[in-house]
Amino acid sequence: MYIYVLIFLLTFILYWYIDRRKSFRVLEDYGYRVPPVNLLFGNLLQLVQDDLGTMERWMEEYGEEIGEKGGKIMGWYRGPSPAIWTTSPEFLKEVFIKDAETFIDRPMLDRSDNIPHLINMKGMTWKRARSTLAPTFSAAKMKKMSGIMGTTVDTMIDILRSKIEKAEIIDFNEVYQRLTLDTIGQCALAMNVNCQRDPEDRFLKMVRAALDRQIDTTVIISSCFPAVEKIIAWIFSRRGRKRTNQVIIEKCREVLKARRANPPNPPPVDALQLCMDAAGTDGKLSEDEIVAHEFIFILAGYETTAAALNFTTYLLAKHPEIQSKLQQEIDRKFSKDMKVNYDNVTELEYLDMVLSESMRVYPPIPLHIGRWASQERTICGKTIPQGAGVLAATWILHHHPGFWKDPWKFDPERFSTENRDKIVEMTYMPFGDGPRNCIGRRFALMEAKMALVEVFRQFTVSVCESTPNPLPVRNKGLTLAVVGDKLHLRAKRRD
Ligand code: HEM
Repeated sequence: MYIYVLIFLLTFILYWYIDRRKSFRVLEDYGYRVPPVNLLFGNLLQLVQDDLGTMERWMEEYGEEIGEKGGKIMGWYRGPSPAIWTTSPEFLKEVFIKDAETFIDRPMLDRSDNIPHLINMKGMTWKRARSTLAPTFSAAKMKKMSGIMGTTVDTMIDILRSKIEKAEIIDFNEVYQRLTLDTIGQCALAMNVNCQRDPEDRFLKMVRAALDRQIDTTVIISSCFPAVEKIIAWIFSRRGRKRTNQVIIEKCREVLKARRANPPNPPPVDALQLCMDAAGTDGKLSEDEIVAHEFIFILAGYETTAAALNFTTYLLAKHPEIQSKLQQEIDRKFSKDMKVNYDNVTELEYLDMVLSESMRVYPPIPLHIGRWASQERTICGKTIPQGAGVLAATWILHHHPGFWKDPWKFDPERFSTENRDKIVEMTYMPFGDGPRNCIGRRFALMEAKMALVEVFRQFTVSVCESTPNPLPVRNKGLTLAVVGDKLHLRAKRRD
């Protein structure tokens, strides 16, 4: 009996070994240079330890020149799945824009995640949901939502004032995370989150836990052993990240049910109501879909916007001359009691330049912007195998000396009206690109601009003894973060 079990096991291991070795030949067969792989993890383990640094080193060592505009391309394996990183603008344009039909889906980190939201959705299902939801983020809707944002920004300013009165050094990382969760909580869920004032807020803790775990052990195991990903998903369905996600989803469902049971009159202008309106009565969006979209708006919209605010404030603190120029623009536009809103913030040209440049130096999503090849395609003479993920190496792209002169210099002038046209297309993509770019871009820009206007209208921010120099950063889950999750700066009132 034992002998049969042993033979079965050995045959299984042999079969697995041969199959795995075959998977690891795909990219080489298509002519890509790939770092040495580990039989179990492919190249994933090195990346989990330090993805930004590893990506830079690998691109230097294994990247090959491609296209006429500059940029490189290389292969790597996420578990046994082939993936391609590139900094070639022509290549990226073909994948993200020109041939977007072939590259309509994302190469998902967790393929067993079956929550039906925009980031996960595939093919026609995604197209349908995206076109239903797009009007929720139109300029007209943003104007209406800017009232909610004004209130959350006012709360942040009150908190900052009281910290300044106590001569506290301010952790802007904390301040901005609380602001953005409060805002998205109110705009997406009509929830009075109160996490700006309540340090023990449960919702903040839950969302933080969910985001900290987006790339957890289950994602790594499932990526490395796709054959058992469904079993792993089932085993962990009530634990860790899946459990935290489920709690947030249930919270979203409760809010939707309450809104349906007691529809407010007049209906509020928040993303929940807009999704419900968009869903209509003809079932364009099911209840599960509305809930899933609310969930993803919270996860996608909270830490990313906080990161953009964090890094912009840091850069302005480090560059007092740029901060002062921004304050002059704000002072010219805003009289003492004038409120910020969608229209007046969008008119601030220098603010837009500052924020754009800050997201170039510190892109809030530095790595995971990609598409999945539904068919084999040849671009710039290089063939992408069917089933491979193609990712923009955003971190390298944004600091590429061939595309950006003196790339580590914070220079908002790169985005002035005269200079903007000189930027090589597809070398700047903080919000991704093409039909599947960030749907919340307008929302995020409005929120970030409203917050920055109020902060720099009221205060002058500077670095202090506990501000790290240089600023150590890491890719935390999917978002760029300051190592240690603290950004200590000093602020003083301007009046
Ligand atoms: C500064 C803040 C933000 C940054 C830097 C950012 C960045 C991104 C990026 C890079 C993508 C992938 C795009 C692609 O694959 O081409 C994305 C997708 C997405 N973002 Fe954002 N985002 C931000 C804020 C927001 C906000 C506030 C929301 C919601 C209210 C949001 C919701 C989404 C959704 C739903 C997707 C998936 C879109 C789709 O597949 O159709 N994001 N975002």
